[in-house]
Amino acid sequence: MTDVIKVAVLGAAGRMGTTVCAAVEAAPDLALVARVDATDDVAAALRDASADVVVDFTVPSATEANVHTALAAGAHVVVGTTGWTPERLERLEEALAALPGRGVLIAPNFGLSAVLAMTLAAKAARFFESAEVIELHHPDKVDAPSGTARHTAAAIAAARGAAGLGPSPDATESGFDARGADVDGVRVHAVRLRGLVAHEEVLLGNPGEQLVIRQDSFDRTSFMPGVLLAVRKVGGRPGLTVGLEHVMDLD
Ligand SMILES: NC(=O)c1ccc[n+]([C@@H]2O[C@H](COP(=O)([O-])OP(=O)(O)OC[C@H]3O[C@@H](n4cnc5c(N)ncnc54)[C@H](O)[C@@H]3O)[C@@H](O)[C@H]2O)c1
Ligand SMILES: O=C(O)C1=N[C@H](C(=O)O)CCC1
Repeated sequence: MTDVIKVAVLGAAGRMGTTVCAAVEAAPDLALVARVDATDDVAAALRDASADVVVDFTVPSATEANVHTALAAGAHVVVGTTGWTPERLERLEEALAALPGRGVLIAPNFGLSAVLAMTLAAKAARFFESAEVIELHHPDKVDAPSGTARHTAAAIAAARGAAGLGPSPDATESGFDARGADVDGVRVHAVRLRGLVAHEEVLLGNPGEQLVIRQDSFDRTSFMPGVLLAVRKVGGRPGLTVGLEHVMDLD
């Protein structure tokens, strides 16, 4: 990688893509070499751009193909798009095994407050009988529950499992629809409300006490320090990294 990191952005016309392009242009050590969106030929655009790092903020249905296209073009990849199922991650790890030195960093949330909230929730989870997650987003979001909430609930479930905790107590006999989605045994509730950007609350309960961990992204600029950190770090992390916490010295 040269001194200045050449960056191409996929989904450049979207809410996040627009903000990422502006952040890259404002960073002295980065150069924006391509803005690519749905009507472009992604493979041709990336071949022409010769980017060091490709950043993907597109849609869950397009992101997997985009990442493989970016790898074929010779770049490292930073991904913020949601929709990365275990099967998609497995296929990506297989592809990366054949590309030594190449890195992909996927983060469900680049907001520092969100990463810290997830990390704290996972640390606290083993001390509480009950755990539920509420995520709140703008109503233009196409997927639910959010990638962040899935990641949070999975981390809570893993911590509870490691501590030998069973399921959270729940006497519900009817109206299961009102109890939210089940992510690895943790209930996740999704709110969609005009005026919101991205917010999450983790509720942890014991007899006579509650811990609430809440984070709020009021503006998409909140994701930019995390995105730029990932762009700067991904070239030094061969293979697949899932979660920004791994480049924040939190693990
Ligand atoms: N990781 C994070 O911190 C974070 C933060 C915000 C949003 N997100 C996620 O990022 C994704 C994008 O969110 P958004 O609010 O910017 O959405 P958006 O709908 O505003 O933007 C998506 C853009 O991708 C473009 N696009 C669609 N298919 C494409 C393709 N094949 N190639 C190139 N571009 C394509 C669309 O035309 C659009 O401009 C979502 O999955 C969202 O959940 C993640
Ligand atoms: O606006 C969105 O869409 C967001 N998506 C991510 C998610 O699903 O967790 C991160 C927060 C914003």
